[in-house]
Amino acid sequence: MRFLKGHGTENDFVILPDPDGALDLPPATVAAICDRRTGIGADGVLHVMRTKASHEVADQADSAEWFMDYRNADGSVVEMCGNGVRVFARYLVSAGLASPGEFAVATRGGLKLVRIEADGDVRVDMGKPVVLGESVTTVSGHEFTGLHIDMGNPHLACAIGEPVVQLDLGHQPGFDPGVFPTGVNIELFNPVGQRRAVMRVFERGSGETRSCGTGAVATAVAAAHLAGESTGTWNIDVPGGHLTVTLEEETSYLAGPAVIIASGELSL
Ligand SMILES: N[C@@H](CCC[C@H](N)C(=O)O)C(=O)O
Repeated sequence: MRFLKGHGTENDFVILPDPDGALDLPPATVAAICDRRTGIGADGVLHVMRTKASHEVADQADSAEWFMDYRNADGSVVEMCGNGVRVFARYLVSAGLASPGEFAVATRGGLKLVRIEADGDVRVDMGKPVVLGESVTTVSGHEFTGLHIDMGNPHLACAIGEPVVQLDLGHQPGFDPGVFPTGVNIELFNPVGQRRAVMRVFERGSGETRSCGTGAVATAVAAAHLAGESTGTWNIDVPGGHLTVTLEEETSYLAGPAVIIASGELSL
């Protein structure tokens, strides 16, 4: 099976081109591919299918030729991945499957408009974040309160007093399963300076990752909320680099680098 490897601010993905949706991808297979010792190693899999080859997103087939079937490293099936869709767009354009310029990608979280920018970054219209209230996480015995934000997938974004670099994110942080019955992506951030935040994330289904696009937007929303703002451009520093989030009244945009670094043959 042909595969490619790519990343967006070190949130890394194995890309599996499968236009007709012929591949069987049970969770154990995805987990084996993502294993960093015995597999290729990745935070998740971008399964590239023609939208019309999938029953799941049939309603998007008239608007988007390609469907990003995203899987977490543990094999779980996911609605949306912000960095993933940017790497997905980079792959489609570099493979000649989409023209540079703006085009739509189908996801379980709805249609996403992507664009390769003049500076080479990939930007995606992430839609309107939905703030659903407050909730609490526990990390190493410390409780942090944050905002529950729906980005198509669930997030809890918490501003914290101690430097995020000092946190131990080697274990699953605690969360309220009554609020997050399917799990949650947990962002911990320090607001630093004017519309800037330093963020770390513990992703549902993948553990700590070096970046998370949906999480960066959730962090920008929570940081803006703290600052008494609802619009503006936020710089989000993650362990793997730097993302830019623009909040508008009716939508949000995520921009940053997205690269393909390797390709090869994978035997399952
Ligand atoms: N890294 C992604 C988010 C991937 C999905 C997430 N782990 C979930 O389960 O919702 C991003 O860049 O948004």
